Amino acid sequence: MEAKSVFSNKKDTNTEQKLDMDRIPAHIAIIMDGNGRWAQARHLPRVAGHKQGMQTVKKVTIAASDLGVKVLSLYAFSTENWKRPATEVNYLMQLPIRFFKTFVPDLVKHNVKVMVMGDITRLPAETQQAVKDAIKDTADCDGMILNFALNYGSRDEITRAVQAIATAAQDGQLDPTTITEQTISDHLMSSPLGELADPDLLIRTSGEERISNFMLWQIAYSELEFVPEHWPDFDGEALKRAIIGFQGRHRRFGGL
Ligand SMILES: CCc1cc(N2CCCCCC2)n2ncc(-c3ccc(F)cc3)c2n1
Repeated sequence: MEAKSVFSNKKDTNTEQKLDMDRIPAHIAIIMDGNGRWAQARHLPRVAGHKQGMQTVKKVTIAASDLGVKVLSLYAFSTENWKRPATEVNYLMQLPIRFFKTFVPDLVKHNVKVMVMGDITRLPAETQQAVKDAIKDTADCDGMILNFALNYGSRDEITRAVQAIATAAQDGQLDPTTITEQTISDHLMSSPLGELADPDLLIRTSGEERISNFMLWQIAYSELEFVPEHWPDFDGEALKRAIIGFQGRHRRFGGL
């Protein structure tokens, strides 16, 4: 009997036939890589990749929301990105402003709530304000949470959690012998996500197979999908292919 091809990530596969809408991952995290290479391949400046990448953020946000994803975490700017040329950093700092100027009505229409992880106090004041306004403008939405990691680094996040826990112990507010994994989770920047804090699926675009200091604690049991598309070429169909890959694996959470 011919073996039944159950799952396939090939581009020409009709993903509608194989996507199990009853097993959509609740929390998907994405490292949006490949914007510079996308631009370079077209003999464009790097910022053209970032500009197109922002359009992909809009497209994938709606696609994820329509699929019933509960949390979409996007690695937009890492603590290491400050080392990039000042011209590129300045351009990147404008993107949240442009994103919200053009997309808040669509976010509200799709009932998407904006959340941010990271130390935004280091961002330019107008960027901070745009983020704060978007959080406020979408506060009443109870659909998908769009969680931007902005000036975020996982080691920084864990260090801040340890500092807070040590201070609480020093002040007599916390008995060190009662510290559990939940204590640490509760002190991470993802703690407002509660039970949804840990991604079920982590996607990284552009073929690189690295985690790059993103949600190190939270992805302990996440399925990892490294896809070839540069972020600007990623879309709803690529998202479905990644979810099919996720659905094709038996998730063990450490057990058998
Ligand atoms: C601050 C760096 C940056 C870069 C960036 N790129 C460039 C690099 C990654 C690919 C996506 C496009 N995007 N795209 C959306 C945002 C954004 C961030 C926060 C927010 F609240 C709303 C939107 C964004 N932020």
